[in-house]
Amino acid sequence: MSILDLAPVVPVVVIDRVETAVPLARALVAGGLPAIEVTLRTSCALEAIGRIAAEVPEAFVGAGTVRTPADVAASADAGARFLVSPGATPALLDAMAGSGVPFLPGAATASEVMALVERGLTELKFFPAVPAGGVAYLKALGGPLPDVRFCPTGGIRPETAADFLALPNVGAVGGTWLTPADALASGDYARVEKLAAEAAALRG
Ligand SMILES: O=C(O)C(=O)C[C@H](O)[C@H](O)COP(=O)(O)O
Repeated sequence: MSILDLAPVVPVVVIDRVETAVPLARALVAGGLPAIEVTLRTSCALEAIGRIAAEVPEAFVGAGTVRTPADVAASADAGARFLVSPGATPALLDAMAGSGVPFLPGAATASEVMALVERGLTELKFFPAVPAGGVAYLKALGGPLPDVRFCPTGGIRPETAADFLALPNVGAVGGTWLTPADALASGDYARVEKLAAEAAALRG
C-alpha cells in the first residue's frame, strides 16, 4: 500500500492546540481524506500525532517536516504511520529506512531524484512544488524519470490541485488549505470537512 494511493490530497496540518487534533482528524476522515500529515513545526505535534493515532483509528496519521534521525524516532514512537521530509540527507534516509515506517523523502531537482532512485526510492515528495516550477517542471521531470511518482507540496491551492493530479507522475498532492487557521481557531470543523470533501472529489 502506498501513501500516494490513499486519497488524492494529503492535508498538511499545523497544530497549535493539541485539543484540535482529534476533531480535525475526524473532520478530514469524514470528508474522505484519511492520510493526514501533521508537521513537526509546533511543540504539540508529537502529542497530536499520538492522540490521532489512538483516537481516530480510521485516519492514517503521519509526521511531516521530519528533518533529523531524532525526528524519525520521535515520530515513530508517537505513532506516525508515515514520514514526510522536505529534503533528504544520507543520515535522514538511513534513519527513515531503518524505522520500518513508510516515508516520502523530499526532492526538487533531477539530481536529487536520481540520488533517491539509486537508493530504491521511487515515491517522493516534490517540494516546494510551485516555487520550484510547478506543473510544467514536474511534467518535464517525468520525461527522463517516468518511474518516479510524486506528492507535490508547497503552494498548491484547491484551484490548482487538479492540474497536478492530471500528471501521470503525480499520485497525490499535499497542502495546508484543508485546515485554515481561522477554522481551527473557531472550531469550525464542518468547514474542514467540506474542504476535505471537495478535495477528495478531485480525482474520482
Ligand atoms: O513542513 C513541511 O515539511 C512541509 O510539508 C511544508 C509544506 O509542504 C508546506 O507548508 C505546504 O504549505 P502550503 O504551501 O500552504 O500548502
